[in-house]
This record gives sequence, structure tokens and C-alpha cells, in this order.
Amino acid sequence: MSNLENARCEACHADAPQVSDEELKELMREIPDWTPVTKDNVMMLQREFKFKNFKQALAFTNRVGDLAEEEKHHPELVTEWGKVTVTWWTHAINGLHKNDFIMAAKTDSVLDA
Ligand SMILES: C[C@H](O)[C@H](O)[C@H]1CNC2=NC(N)=NC(=O)C2=N1
Repeated sequence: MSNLENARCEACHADAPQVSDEELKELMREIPDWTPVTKDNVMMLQREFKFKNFKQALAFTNRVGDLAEEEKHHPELVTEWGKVTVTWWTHAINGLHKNDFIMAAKTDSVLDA
């Protein structure tokens, strides 16, 4: 279990720090199944989760949605038959904050629950 999984998100403001290249390297070690992607110049964390059918994909989507509401940090969730693509970034800073890594680790933990 990663340390990130049990951490809590802090309220994010426009002047909150983006993770540095060094921090990014460290934090990625705790969430090895995630990929940093850049869309419209904004760095994000993305992972595809596979399921047997749409119902299971939708149930997972809802559990990640509940997590997001608990932590007040919200992902992009794309739900398809047998697949959910989860993308985390911090809107307030147009980039990656430690909160995104915390939420990625918590998303992974939904699979084990
Ligand atoms: C007030 C509220 O907590 C903020 O607007 C939150 C909501 N959820 C959020 N989610 C994400 N991913 N980034 C944000 O900057 C963000 N801001």
C-alpha cells in the first residue's frame, strides 16, 4: 500500500505549487500504473481500468466519484463498455499538484476494496 493512499487532499488554490520534476519522479514510483500525459499544455495523470462489462465499469466510476466528493478533488471519468479512463489534474493550477497523486493512489485502492 502506498503512503499516498492514506493522505488527504488539501484545498487547492491558484497559487498552489505544481509538482517539480524531481517530485514527479518520486511520486510516480508510488503509482506505477499511471501515465503522465499532456493535453492542451496541461500535465495530467491517466490510467485505463478494464472490466468485464458496462455495469462493472459504471459501478467503478461511481465509487471513484464518491472518493472525489469526499476529497473535493474531481477527475475526468470516461466510462465505456468494459473500460473506464480516469484522468487527474488540478484545474486551479492547470497542472499536477500532490493532490492528483493522492487521488490516483486512492483510485487504485478502489480496485482492491
Ligand atoms: C471549491 C472546490 O473544492 C474547488 O473548486 C475544487 C473542486 N474540485 C477540483 N478538482 C480538481 N481536479 N481540480 C481543482 O482545482 C478542483 N477544485
